[in-house]
Amino acid sequence: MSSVLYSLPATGAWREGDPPGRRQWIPLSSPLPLEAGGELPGAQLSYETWGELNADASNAVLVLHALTGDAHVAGPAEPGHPNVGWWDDLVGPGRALDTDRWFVVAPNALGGCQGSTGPADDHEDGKPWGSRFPKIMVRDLVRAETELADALGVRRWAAVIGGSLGGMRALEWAVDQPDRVAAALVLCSGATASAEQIAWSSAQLHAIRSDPDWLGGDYHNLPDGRGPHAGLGLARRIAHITYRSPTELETRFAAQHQEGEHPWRGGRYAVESYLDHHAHKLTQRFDAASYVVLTEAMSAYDVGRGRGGVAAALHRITARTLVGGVDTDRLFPLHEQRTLADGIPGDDGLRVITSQCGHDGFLIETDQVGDMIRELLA
Ligand SMILES: CC(=O)SCCNC(=O)CCNC(=O)[C@H](O)C(C)(C)COP(=O)(O)OP(=O)(O)OC[C@H]1O[C@@H](n2cnc3c(N)ncnc32)[C@H](O)[C@@H]1OP(=O)(O)O
Ligand SMILES: N[C@@H](CCO)C(=O)O
Repeated sequence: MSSVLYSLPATGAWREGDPPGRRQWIPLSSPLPLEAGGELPGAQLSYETWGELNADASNAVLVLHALTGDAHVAGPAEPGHPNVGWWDDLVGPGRALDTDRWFVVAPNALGGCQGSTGPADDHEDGKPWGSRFPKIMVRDLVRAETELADALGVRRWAAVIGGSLGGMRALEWAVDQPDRVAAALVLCSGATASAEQIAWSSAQLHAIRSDPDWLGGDYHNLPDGRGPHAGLGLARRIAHITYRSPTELETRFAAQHQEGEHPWRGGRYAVESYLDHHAHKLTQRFDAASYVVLTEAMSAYDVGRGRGGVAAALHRITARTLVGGVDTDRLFPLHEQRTLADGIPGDDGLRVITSQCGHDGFLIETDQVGDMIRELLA
């Protein structure tokens, strides 16, 4: 098989009427003012929690997901959650985020597609936001999460933890609201988006927008499960290469042919088949317009914007902060975490994850991430 078939539905977004799973919701301020100008009316944030908030609300830990993650950090696959939690090994009794002690909170990012308001959701006129969804920035995601903290009665997080897009949000929390963050773990992120990251993202955005079913972002009500699946799949292929290391790809796949196929006769290399698989899986669980909105937010990220630059921004941090990077991350290379750790007041917080898995190492090397979390919360 040399082609990949995409199946229904037109968007991988969670929709009203789908099983809620463990999700809960809060309404956000309406309208929610946005950093880039404009506002978002009628929005809500979905989230999940584990453990119990203690009497003085001092045991709450905020966990923030990466680009295509969601609030389902832990727990089984079930109706409403097609996958097991993305850090399932780390959350639960006796685990690094020990739920006998900590109250763990995980929101789905604003603009996402798993319960928080995003382009696939209906606007006040009953039609999907689509292309009308406003430009949102990482700081807007954190503004929404601040409302979640207020709603839950959490004045100060015992820790804020996240990787990649989640790391940008953890950093923003620590810089913007130092009095509300006791400790932070920033994984596989940087102080600003790099040219390399923007370039890879740009190619992905072109892939999505070149799909004839993108329709300027207004595809959500197309019939027969149509949608920009091919474009989103191509974006995921590009992204997934950047999420892994050349050594890992070589070790796992080299130039092997996919079993039963021959590249000279219309078949695929094994690594092509692997990318096809990840592309297909993403189209089943993610909305292309959310992918665009959140990717653009990452490309616009600059912790120093409006704060006198990166150095001045990092100096605001009072939280005990660890900065984790993966030694083979080619998308957010280790020197970016070195810069962050050097700029954050306090002892050297750089911690290195050893892994062949590149940027995705923070999702895969859960033993090493667990050690960092234990150190942070000790
Ligand atoms: C686990 C989830 O998907 S959670 C859902 C929420 N998602 C997120 O939070 C996003 C973060 N998660 C991710 O990006 C990814 O899922 C990761 C990083 C965790 C995956 O990393 P890994 O565990 O190393 O998986 P890996 O990249 O090796 O891929 C394994 C898959 O490739 C498939 N595969 C491997 N080789 C091939 C091949 N030659 N051809 C086709 N498929 C292949 C495997 O069968 C496996 O399929 P499955 O995941 O459907 O069981
Ligand atoms: N593979 C992860 C990492 C992105 O930084 C994701 O899809 O969210």
